[in-house]
Amino acid sequence: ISLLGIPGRVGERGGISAGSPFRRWCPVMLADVRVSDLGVPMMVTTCVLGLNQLPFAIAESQVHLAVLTSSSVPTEWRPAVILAAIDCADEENQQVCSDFGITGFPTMKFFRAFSKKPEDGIRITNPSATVEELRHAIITNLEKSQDAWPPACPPLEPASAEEVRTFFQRNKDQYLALIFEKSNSFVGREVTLDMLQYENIAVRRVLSSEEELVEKFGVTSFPSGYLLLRNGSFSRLPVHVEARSFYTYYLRTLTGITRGSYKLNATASTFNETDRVSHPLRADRSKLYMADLESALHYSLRVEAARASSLSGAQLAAFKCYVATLVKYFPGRPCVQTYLQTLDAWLKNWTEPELPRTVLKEAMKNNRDASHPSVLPTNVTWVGCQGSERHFRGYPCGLWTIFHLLTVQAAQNGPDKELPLEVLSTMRCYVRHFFGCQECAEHFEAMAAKSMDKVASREEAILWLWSHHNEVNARLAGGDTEDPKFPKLQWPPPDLCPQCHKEERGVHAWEEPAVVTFLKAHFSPANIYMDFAEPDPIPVAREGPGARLGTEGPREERGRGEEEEKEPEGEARIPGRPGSPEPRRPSIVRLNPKLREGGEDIVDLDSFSEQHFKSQLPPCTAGTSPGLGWLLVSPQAREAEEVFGGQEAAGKKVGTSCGASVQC
Ligand SMILES: Cc1cc2nc3c(=O)[nH]c(=O)nc-3n(C[C@H](O)[C@H](O)[C@H](O)COP(=O)(O)OP(=O)(O)OC[C@H]3O[C@@H](n4cnc5c(N)ncnc54)[C@H](O)[C@@H]3O)c2cc1C
Repeated sequence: ISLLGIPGRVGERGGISAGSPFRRWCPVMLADVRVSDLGVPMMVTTCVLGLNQLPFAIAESQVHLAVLTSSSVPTEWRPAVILAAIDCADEENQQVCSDFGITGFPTMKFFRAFSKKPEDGIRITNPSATVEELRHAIITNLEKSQDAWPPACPPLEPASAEEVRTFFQRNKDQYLALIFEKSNSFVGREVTLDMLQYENIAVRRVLSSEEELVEKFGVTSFPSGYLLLRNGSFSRLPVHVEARSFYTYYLRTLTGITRGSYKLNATASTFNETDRVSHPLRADRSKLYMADLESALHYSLRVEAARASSLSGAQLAAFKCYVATLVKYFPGRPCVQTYLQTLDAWLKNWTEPELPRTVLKEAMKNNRDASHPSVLPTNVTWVGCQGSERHFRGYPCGLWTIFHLLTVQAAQNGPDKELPLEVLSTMRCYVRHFFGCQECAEHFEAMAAKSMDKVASREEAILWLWSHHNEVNARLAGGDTEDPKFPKLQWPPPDLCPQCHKEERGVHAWEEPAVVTFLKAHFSPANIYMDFAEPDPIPVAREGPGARLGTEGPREERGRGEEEEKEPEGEARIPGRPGSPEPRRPSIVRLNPKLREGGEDIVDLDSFSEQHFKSQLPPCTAGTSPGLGWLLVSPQAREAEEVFGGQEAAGKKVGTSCGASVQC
């Protein structure tokens, strides 16, 4: 158990100096929790962060009153070690901080398992310690719990030859990973703790002085990792770098390894067999699939964005910008491009302040009979975004993919410094106004408000979205929306892009130039595959720009003749039901338990946007004009706003198109 005293003054936010390692310690959404919420302070337990969380900075605004709680932080070493952070500058925490003898900041105290009193806390580091030193200090102190070894803590002492020989007789695990290392190395112990929540595998460290094992495995360098199987075979861990994050990543992705009973927020599965995906489609993680992109486009345009009875003001502007941006950068096949262009032209002609849903839906229908067919397939098939169960992945995965693709295409197709925020602002507005998950939208808005306007080039926009998506991944890792078959990892993982990773002083770091190169290749039209996509209405169109896209067979049989774009009714429109033309429920939506009990499967998405979401969020940007909803975030736009003043500026000068000085 560790307790952090975090510096700061009452009423202030932040207080952790820029260089402090604590900034890197608690990287993910820190909940505002009062000491009273913690119950008995001695029971405060939370964990050291693990691999996935490094190296995100704490949001300044989230430091104030920060406590890591079980529900807010994915923690990798739990339940062996749990970490709590308390803002001792807050008056509310005065008593507990005084009880714990916190007089200076930052203070880190370690409480061994079974500690009983505040005085049992051991001060373990100095303020200038690095993240790595903090981790090592925790391990060192854990190991001192000799008499009363915490039951939840895995063995950390070096393995002997005898233990390794009899391991599979004594344990049910499928794998045993051995990290051979020098006695002063922490890699083996860190990997052991990193893998604590994973089932079917045990990790032990073996010292270089353990001659019998060193000889048996032919170990010549330290550290190095070996994997033993129940059948007695073994192999060296094939990692790019002999380092903690590489070992951990490799082990977590082994067949049969799943995050187990320590999964955070674990809720008993309420999904039955029918929730399981019956015909999993084979997808390659290194590819993009047009079926995912078109499914997400269909859902976002025709279902999510068209949910309100009418669009007006900022919402209508956001929708127009979304479509205009898709026209510019979405590398669709010809019939989809035509569809988007037609819709965009139609929207540009719509000058009424209000756009009724019925009218919009009509305008969004396909036209297969036109000389240039205008078709966006109406069915939903997830390939790369398919989850292991129906409530996992799907649409949110598709939406991320679309926007990554758009940032990359915008960078490839326009001058780097021009309109750097074009795509990101479009996404921000889309998410704010339409994304069904209110909690997600709020989190995304908080990230955007903090740093999006610092993006100065189209290439930086690519990186901004990538790094913030990873921040979301870190926050959600181990949570109940994570598909166990697709654990949330920092992306791209080492096997997709070995050059993207490095370790600096024991801490994982990104090689950003390599990441940009990777993202440009991954999110390129050449990497989009047509597997399971609906065949083109005019097959010859395959020879157009998307020709490289075509690979395998047709999209799943849907038993559908002509387009059916009417709102499905009754049973047929329940999302997620087999045969439903609507997509299954996005995994991020928490169902109202009452609906669930009654067998009702309808998403409570509808209520989100209309009732809570829009009213709670701030206007689209600092420069948004009420009722117009255009964003004025570019310097030119800010200037315009100054010159013309607020609403007038937006209306007269800049509130008419997405690609010029106005960001949406
Ligand atoms: C804007 C937004 C905010 C969200 N906020 C929340 C939230 O607050 N709470 C919540 O429960 N869910 C949230 N979600 C949903 C969540 O992020 C996932 O989309 C969902 O859980 C499905 O996860 P997935 O495993 O399919 O991978 P996703 O995270 O959806 O990623 C999709 C694909 O993108 C690629 N990818 C992964 N990481 C990156 C990266 N860093 N850069 C580029 N490509 C990457 C991978 O190929 C991956 O398969 C949000 C989604 C969006 C679009």
